[in-house]
Amino acid sequence: MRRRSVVEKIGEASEKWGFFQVINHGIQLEVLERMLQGIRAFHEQDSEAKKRFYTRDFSSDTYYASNFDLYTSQGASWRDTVGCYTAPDPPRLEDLPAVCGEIMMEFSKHMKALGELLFELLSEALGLNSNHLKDIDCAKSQVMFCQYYPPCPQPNLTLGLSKHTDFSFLTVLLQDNIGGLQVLRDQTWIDVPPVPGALVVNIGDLLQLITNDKFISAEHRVVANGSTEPRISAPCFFSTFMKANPHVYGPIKELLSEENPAKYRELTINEFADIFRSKTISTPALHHFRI
Ligand SMILES: O=C(O)CCC(=O)C(=O)O
Ligand SMILES: [Fe+2]
Repeated sequence: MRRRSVVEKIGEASEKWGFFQVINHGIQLEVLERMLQGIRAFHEQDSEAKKRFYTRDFSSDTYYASNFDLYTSQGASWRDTVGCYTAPDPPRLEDLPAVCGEIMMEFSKHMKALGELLFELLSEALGLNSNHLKDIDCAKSQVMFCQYYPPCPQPNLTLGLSKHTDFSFLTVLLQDNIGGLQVLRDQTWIDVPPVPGALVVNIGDLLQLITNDKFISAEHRVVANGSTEPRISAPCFFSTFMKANPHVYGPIKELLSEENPAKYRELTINEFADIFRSKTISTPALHHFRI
């Protein structure tokens, strides 16, 4: 497909859905499969091997925990996460789990390259210079979650992951073939079906904010997994997440006009992280910054 038509397609999807899937990303299927197997191998080890990584401090370089809002939300999501910050300062191999550290590092490099390309295409879709979003550091920071949704005996009583929007500029997600991811559109939950080899991309709150609502950060969730197999996924968030970051962002000036004035005030990523920390995953954050 010519670059111009790719730009048009992802621009349209980012405005309408805030979600799209990428198939021709150039990453070998074998790498994606090794990543899914590595995540499963980590979570299926004895607790003894995993406990070294356990922390509820989500600003630490690596962490292993259940829900970040475990003590504030009404119900726990049915998943565990081992995660790490992978850019701008990649972790050292020895600080990652032995069973999946190498593939986590390899996979995160692919995600970084793909993220940079996506930010170029999204800049073009906004009518900006290709490097605009990269130049304001949207692609600079990356945090990766390696998630395990165990089979659930009563899936109708819980959720794999409660509804939320992502606290990122952009998220690139690898999911296995179990299914369960859904996106909300016009009050209806729509399945995001697993497509072998495809990566799911979704717009996060920060990109909605800087594009002044041109691109939308859609609500999504994961229904609990009633299968006998676990569900594995790996979202890579282009975001500094809970790490301290005084960078200021607001609606991009080039996108504003008399007819389209700024809908959000400028904010630091620290302010955004503070709001995020104080809420449950399902409570929206963007409205705090609306003018
Ligand atoms: O596991 C998935 O498919 C989605 C995960 C997700 O939305 C998240 O961690 O923010
Ligand atoms: Fe998400």
